[in-house]
Amino acid sequence: MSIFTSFFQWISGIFFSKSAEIAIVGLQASGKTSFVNVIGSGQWSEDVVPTVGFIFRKVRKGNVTLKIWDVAGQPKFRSMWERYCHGVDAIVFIVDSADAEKFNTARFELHQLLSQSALGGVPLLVLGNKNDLDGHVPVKDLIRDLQLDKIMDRPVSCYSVSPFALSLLRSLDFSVFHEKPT
Ligand SMILES: Nc1nc2c(ncn2[C@@H]2O[C@H](COP(=O)(O)OP(=O)(O)OP(=O)(O)O)[C@@H](O)[C@H]2O)c(=O)[nH]1
Ligand SMILES: [Mg+2]
Repeated sequence: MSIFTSFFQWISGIFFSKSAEIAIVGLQASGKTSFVNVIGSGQWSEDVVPTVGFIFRKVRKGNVTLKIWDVAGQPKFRSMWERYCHGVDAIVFIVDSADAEKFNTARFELHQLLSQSALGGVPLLVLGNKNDLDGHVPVKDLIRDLQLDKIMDRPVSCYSVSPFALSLLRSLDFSVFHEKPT
């Protein structure tokens, strides 16, 4: 099964509704805009530029409509993440799974965001991106390095993905972490 299917199953499975609003956050160059481009149009583009502020997109697949806030990841924009995560049905945190040197910063920013009381209980989807690159780490290592197992106040899922590979319609490895807090 590809992430293309599983991602939308994840969304529709959680909400049992025909539309959902999500915010996509994560460090700069983790691949947020590339991911949104591919799930929106199926097209991979090398010409993606760093996002300034945010990009709003609506994507329809089957009977599910997604409203997507693609928020910039450079340090100067990270204080905006909370604002765009307010009131969404799910937070999607994208991490470059081939760039382990940034995991500490990613973990810090993720847990900082989730500590905001206004975001309590909002479901979290973590995508370990760029799994087409040699040296990318598998989901179980991401769970450990981002301390996802310490998050108890919301549903958490973690998948390994690549919008680049997805655009080539390759089948992708994915794993579900846990669907419900324990
Ligand atoms: N190999 C590979 N490269 C990717 C993948 N996804 C994104 N990239 C590359 O990663 C770089 C950053 O991608 P963006 O989509 O701009 O990243 P972003 O997270 O939106 O960055 P900001 O907007 O600055 O926060 C680009 O050069 C992409 O081509 C992937 O799955 N595999
Ligand atoms: Mg971007």
